[in-house]
Amino acid sequence: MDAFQDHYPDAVAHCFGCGRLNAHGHQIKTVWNGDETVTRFTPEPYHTAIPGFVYGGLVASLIDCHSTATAAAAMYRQDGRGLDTLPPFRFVTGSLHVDYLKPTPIDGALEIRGRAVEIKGRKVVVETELRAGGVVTARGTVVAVQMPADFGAAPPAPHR
Ligand SMILES: CCCCCCCC/C=C\CCCCCCCC(=O)SCCNC(=O)CCNC(=O)[C@H](O)C(C)(C)COP(=O)(O)OP(=O)(O)OC[C@H]1O[C@@H](n2cnc3c(N)ncnc32)[C@H](O)[C@@H]1OP(=O)(O)O
Repeated sequence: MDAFQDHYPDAVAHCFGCGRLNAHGHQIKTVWNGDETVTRFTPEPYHTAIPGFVYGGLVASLIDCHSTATAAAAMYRQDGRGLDTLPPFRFVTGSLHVDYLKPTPIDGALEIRGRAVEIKGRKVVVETELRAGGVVTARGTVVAVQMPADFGAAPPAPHR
């Protein structure tokens, strides 16, 4: 199944967390699973905080990009539209809140699940949980806001 991020136009596919065109990024892939969205990501040894556990910034980054993708997908679904139809829904992070409930073990795949809990105007609130070995280790709330037309106007050349 195509991931949401596979439908991002090239111009917005350079994000460190989710851009498929960023060779140095996480390149997360998010899909629907019923009313939830799911991303799986396996950390590398260099994603360490203290030995054996994942750096919290990575956890936040995964929650962030999983949630902005969820916001876009939820808007398309609410409108009954496919991901490639116009006008496009493009979301950036207005607010990112993360609660670190337990240390996240680094040795294995992480599962990130999200749900759009509020859609209002240009804003989508997404609640997301991150699990390691089936245990919820972090919980996030993201306010995703549709990109204004002038967002990133005249950007510098993207990283390759
Ligand atoms: C599924 C398929 C999709 C296919 C195609 C899609 C294309 C994909 C597009 C892109 C993907 C790639 C990108 C991923 C991104 C990854 C995550 C990042 O790293 S993003 C970078 C970090 N974030 C910023 O740099 C934002 C900087 N901030 C801003 O530009 C503005 O502050 C912005 C846009 C966030 C809001 O500004 P305003 O003027 O446009 O909007 P106002 O009117 O203030 O707010 C609208 C609503 O949002 C709430 N809101 C705004 N900011 C909030 C905040 N910080 N906390 C809580 N609520 C907030 C407001 O209260 C308001 O809600 P009320 O209508 O009143 O209910």
